[in-house]
Amino acid sequence: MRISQAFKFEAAHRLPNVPETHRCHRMHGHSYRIELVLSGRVDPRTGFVIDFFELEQVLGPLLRQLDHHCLNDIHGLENPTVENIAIWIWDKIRPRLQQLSAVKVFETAGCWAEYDGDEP
Ligand SMILES: Nc1nc2c(c(=O)[nH]1)N=C([C@H](O)[C@H](O)COP(=O)(O)OP(=O)(O)OP(=O)(O)O)CN2
Ligand SMILES: [Zn+2]
Repeated sequence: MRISQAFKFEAAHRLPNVPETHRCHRMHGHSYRIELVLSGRVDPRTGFVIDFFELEQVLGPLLRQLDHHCLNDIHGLENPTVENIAIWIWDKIRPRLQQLSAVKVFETAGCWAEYDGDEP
């Protein structure tokens, strides 16, 4: 069984490694959406793979770190592409969420990265 929970945050960023002519080189903002995907067996007593409230507790501190901040100022997010944000979130929460199977980060409705721990 796979379950997902979505979260939102607002943040500013710029991409330091694209050419100066690239519009994302300049500071701008996005309404980001995060989706956490969890895989596991349904507990026969609770009926849950994992309680959504538990996910909120695990992700909450990270959301507070991200929301209404400049992502470039956050340690590990100096180049805040959706790919790097997804890896950053995965690395921070996977040790506490063994059932985590993917982290999706949407920058816009049509652009997102999905990370499942497949890179070193
Ligand atoms: N592979 C990636 N490519 C790009 C990323 C990224 O994280 N990974 N990021 C960007 C920029 O952040 C850029 O701001 C994205 O802009 P855009 O998709 O155009 O979205 P906007 O909302 O800013 O523009 P609209 O035209 O209003 O949709 C670029 N590439
Ligand atoms: Zn951007």
